[in-house]
Amino acid sequence: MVAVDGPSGSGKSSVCRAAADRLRTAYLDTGAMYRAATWSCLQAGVDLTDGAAVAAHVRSVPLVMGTDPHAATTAVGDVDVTEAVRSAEVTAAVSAVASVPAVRADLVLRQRALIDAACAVPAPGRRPGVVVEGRDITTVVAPQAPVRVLLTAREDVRLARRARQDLGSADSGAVAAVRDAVVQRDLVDSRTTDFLVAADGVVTLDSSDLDFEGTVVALLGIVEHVAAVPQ
Ligand SMILES: Nc1ncnc2c1ncn2[C@@H]1O[C@H](COP(=O)(O)OP(=O)(O)OP(=O)(O)O)[C@@H](O)[C@H]1O
Ligand SMILES: Nc1ccn([C@H]2C[C@H](O)[C@@H](COP(=O)(O)O)O2)c(=O)n1
Repeated sequence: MVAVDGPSGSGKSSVCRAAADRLRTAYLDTGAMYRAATWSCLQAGVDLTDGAAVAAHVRSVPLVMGTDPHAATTAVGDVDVTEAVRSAEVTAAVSAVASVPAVRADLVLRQRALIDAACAVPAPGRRPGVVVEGRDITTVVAPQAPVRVLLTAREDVRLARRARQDLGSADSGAVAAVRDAVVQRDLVDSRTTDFLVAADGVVTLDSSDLDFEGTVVALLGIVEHVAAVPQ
C-alpha cells in the first residue's frame, strides 16, 4: 500500500492515479469522499455550522467509490457525482464538513474498509494493493503503510497548476481567481489535519521543479526503494 498526503494542487490525484495505473493496483481519492459527503449535505440542505447534524447526515450517505485508476468514480447511492463534487460550491463548503470529528471518524473507517478490500481482493487484471491519497492517510488512516509520502510543491507552483487546470491559464488574473480554493482552503484544512510537514518516517517528495512525468517516476522510485529494503 502507498499512502500519499499533501496540500491542494500538489498533484496528489493526478500523480497517484498514474502511479496506481503503472503499479496495476487500485487507487483511492479520499478527498472525493469528503467532497461527496459535502455534496450530499448541500443537496439535503443540512446546516453546515451544526456539526451534529452534519455527522448524522453523513452517516446515512451511501458512498460508492470506484477504485480503478481508469475509472475513479464517486457515487452517492446510484447517483454518479464524480463531476458534481468538483464544483466551486462543494469546494467552498468541503472544509466545514471535513472539520467535524465524527465525520472524520466515519470516513476513516470507510477508507480503511476500502483499503482492506483492495489489498485482499484485487479487481480483475489488478494486483493486490492501493495508492491512497488525501490529507491524513500517512498519519491517521494508514500510518502502518509500507510507503508513506508527503507530496508537496511551492505555493506559486501549486497555484499556477490549479489555474491552468481550472481556467486554462496561469496569468495573474487566473492565479488570483483560484487563490481561495487553494491557499485559503489549505489554511482551514491544516487546522484539522497536518499535511504540511512530513510526520516521522514519511518521505517528502517536492514536485516544484519536476514535470508531471518526473513526479510519477519519482513516486514509483520511492515505492521501488521501499520494496528493495527489508522493513
Ligand atoms: N509535477 C507536475 N508538474 C506539472 N503539473 C502537474 C504536476 N503534478 C500535477 N500537475 C497538474 O497540476 C494540477 C493539479 O493536480 P491535482 O489535481 O492532481 O492536485 P491535488 O493535489 O490532487 O489537488 P487537490 O487536493 O486540490 O484535489 C493537475 O492539472 C495536474 O495535472
Ligand atoms: N484525507 C482527507 C482528504 C481530504 N480532506 C478534505 C480537505 C479538502 O479540502 C477536501 C477535498 O480534498 P481534495 O479533493 O481537494 O483533495 O477534503 C481531508 O480532510 N482529509
